[in-house]
Amino acid sequence: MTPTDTTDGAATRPPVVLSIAGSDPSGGAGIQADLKTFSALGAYGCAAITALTAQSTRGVTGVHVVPPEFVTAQVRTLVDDVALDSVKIGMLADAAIVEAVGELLGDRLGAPAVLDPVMVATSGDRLLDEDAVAAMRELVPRAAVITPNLHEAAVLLGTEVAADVAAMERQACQLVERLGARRVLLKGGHATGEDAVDVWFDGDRVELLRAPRVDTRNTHGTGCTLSSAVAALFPQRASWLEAARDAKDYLTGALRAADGLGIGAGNGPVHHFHDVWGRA
Ligand SMILES: Nc1ncnc2c1ncn2[C@@H]1O[C@H](COP(=O)(O)OP(=O)(O)OP(=O)(O)O)[C@@H](O)[C@H]1O
Ligand SMILES: Cc1ncc(CO)c(N)n1
Repeated sequence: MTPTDTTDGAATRPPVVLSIAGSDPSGGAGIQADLKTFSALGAYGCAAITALTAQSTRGVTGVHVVPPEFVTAQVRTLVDDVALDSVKIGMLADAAIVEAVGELLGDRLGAPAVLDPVMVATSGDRLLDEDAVAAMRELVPRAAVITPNLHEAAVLLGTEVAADVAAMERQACQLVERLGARRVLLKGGHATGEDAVDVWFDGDRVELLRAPRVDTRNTHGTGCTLSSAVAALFPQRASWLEAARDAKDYLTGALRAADGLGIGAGNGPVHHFHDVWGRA
């Protein structure tokens, strides 16, 4: 599998994709992972930063949040000049930024958004204030796709974490029916089992996206990578489901490519380059 072929890469305008997310200096997650993913998948990446984290593969030691009006200013200045093809939304840090991004989605962006409702890092550190969950529920219907992990889906629904794929399917449906999500890619990375199974529901059909579980602790940035890959691929594919399938394939390759990389002493990062296609 390869990204969309172009006969003359230099002369063809690539899809322009914006990430609205936090910075991870370790390069495994956040804006840094998003931009690497966009480039590897043939998109042109833009980025508006919501928060700086002091973070490594071992965890998060600090968060410095950008004022919400400056998040808005970054995005407005960009979209007044550059036409976007899609948007990925990651760490939003607090309720005021969630609300500011909701307003931007309402009328300013002119492109569909993939919302990764980031709440907690791989290391267990909080990346969204607890009192921002209600605002996040309001943001859900404004995104074209949401990509919660098992914990985020349970928090959004106010229920238990899904214990098996059947429960994931039920929760994906509830996210559409109760919270008004338009499409859901519910990630099963934190489940157990031979395969890493994600559940897709678009209000019409349930599909299981399945890949062999990679035996690794280098899972830092898997969620950021998957949502960014969906945003980068949607303009290059015939449907959201096709973009999601190929994004999962890319992510699995990036996980395999991280094997033996030796970056950091904690949960190491996934690795991005064009060649990870086909490794899944
Ligand atoms: N060990 C693994 N092997 C294969 N795929 C995995 C593995 N761990 C996670 N995934 C996949 O990675 C993607 C991200 O899932 P996950 O549930 O880990 O998201 P997340 O918790 O948001 O990620 P992050 O840890 O970056 O915050 C999903 O497609 C999931 O199936
Ligand atoms: C900045 C940032 N965004 C998202 C995640 C989720 O993994 C993270 N660890 N850091």
